[in-house]
Amino acid sequence: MPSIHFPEFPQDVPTHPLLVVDYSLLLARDQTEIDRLWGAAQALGFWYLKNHGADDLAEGMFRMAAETMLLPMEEKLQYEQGDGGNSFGYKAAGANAVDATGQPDTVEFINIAKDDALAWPKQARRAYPSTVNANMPTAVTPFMKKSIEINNTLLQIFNDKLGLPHDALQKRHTLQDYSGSETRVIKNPPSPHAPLKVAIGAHTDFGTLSFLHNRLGGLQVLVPGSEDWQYVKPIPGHAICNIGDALALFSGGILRSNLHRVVQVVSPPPGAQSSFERWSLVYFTRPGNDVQLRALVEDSEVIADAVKRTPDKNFETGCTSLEWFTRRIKNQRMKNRTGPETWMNSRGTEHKVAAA
Ligand SMILES: O=C(O)CCC(=O)C(=O)O
Ligand SMILES: [Fe+2]
Repeated sequence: MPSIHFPEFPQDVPTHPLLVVDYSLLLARDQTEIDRLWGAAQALGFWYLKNHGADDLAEGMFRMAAETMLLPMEEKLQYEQGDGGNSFGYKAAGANAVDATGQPDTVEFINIAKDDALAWPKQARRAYPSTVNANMPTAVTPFMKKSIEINNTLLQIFNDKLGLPHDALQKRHTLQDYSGSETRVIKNPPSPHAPLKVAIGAHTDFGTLSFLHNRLGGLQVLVPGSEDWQYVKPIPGHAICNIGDALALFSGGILRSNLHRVVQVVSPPPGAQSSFERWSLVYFTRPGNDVQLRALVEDSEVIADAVKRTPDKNFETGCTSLEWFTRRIKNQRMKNRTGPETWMNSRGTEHKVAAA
C-alpha cells in the first residue's frame, strides 16, 4: 500500500462501536466468546475480529494491488469483469452505480476467484493481470487460504448455534465446488474538497461471510432502527467481519445481513483522512454456485421457528447462489442501466427504498 502513515480517524465524527471478538478464544471454543459473536451476528451482523493472524498476509495483498492499479488502464481493461454479471476480474471506477439515480461509483477494484487461487498455476475461471499472476503463489493464495480457514471457523460456530446437522453449512461451501467466493482489493482516490461522496453505494453483501481489512475510515452501517449512516472506525489489527445475504437466508433471518456503504470521511474542516487514497481488502465466502438460497427449515427447528415468527419475510428466493449473485452484479453495472428499476434489481435482502 503506497501510504503508510495515515492521519487518525477524526475525533469529532461519531462512530458506531462494533463488538470486538477474539478469534483465539473462538478457536479454543470459549463459550462466552461464542455467545458474544452470536449476539453480534444477530443484532447488526458486523463485528471486529482480533487475533486472527492475517495482518501480514493482508499487507501482501495491498502490495499486489498497488502494483496492479499502477498498470496502464489499457492493460487493466483487458481483464474487466464485463457486463454479464461476472464478478471476477478488474472493475474500473465509474462502472457501477451507487444509487437509484445512477450516480457512478468512484472505486476501482480487482477481484480474484477462490477457484483460481486454489487451482494455481492452472486457470479455473479466468485470466488476471500480470501483477496478480506474479503474486498468486506468494501473496494471493496464502491470504485466501487463511481467510477461508477463519471464515470456516465462524461458519462451524454458526452451524452449531443454528441447530443444524454437523456439516450443513460446510457442505454448501466446499473448496472444490465452483462458487462466487473471491478476494477483492479496492482503491478509492482522495477527494478532499468534495462534499460527501459515495464511493460504494448502500448494499448488503451477496454471499455468506465477509472478512474485511481497511485502514482509513469510510465504511458506514445503517444501524437497525435508525435512519442515519454511522461510521465504523478502523482499528489496527482488527478485521471487520459481516454476514451476507446467503447466511441471512439460510438462517431464516436469525443472522443479519446489514446495509453498509463506503463514503469519504468528511468532518469540517475537511477530514484529514479524505486527502489520502483509501485501500481496503475483503475475502468473501459465498455458497457453491448450485446451492439453493433458502431458509434451511427442514434441517433445524430453530430456523423453522424463526421463519414461522416472521411470516412477512420471504426466505424462498427460488434461485441458486450463482443466479442471486449474477443478478445483483449485473444490475449494478452502469452499462446495463435503463433507469431506477435497474438499481432495484440489484438489491439484496435488507433493501428499503429509503436507504438507497
Ligand atoms: O471498503 C470497505 O470498507 C467495504 C467494502 C465493501 O463493503 C464491499 O466491497 O462489499
Ligand atoms: Fe460490502
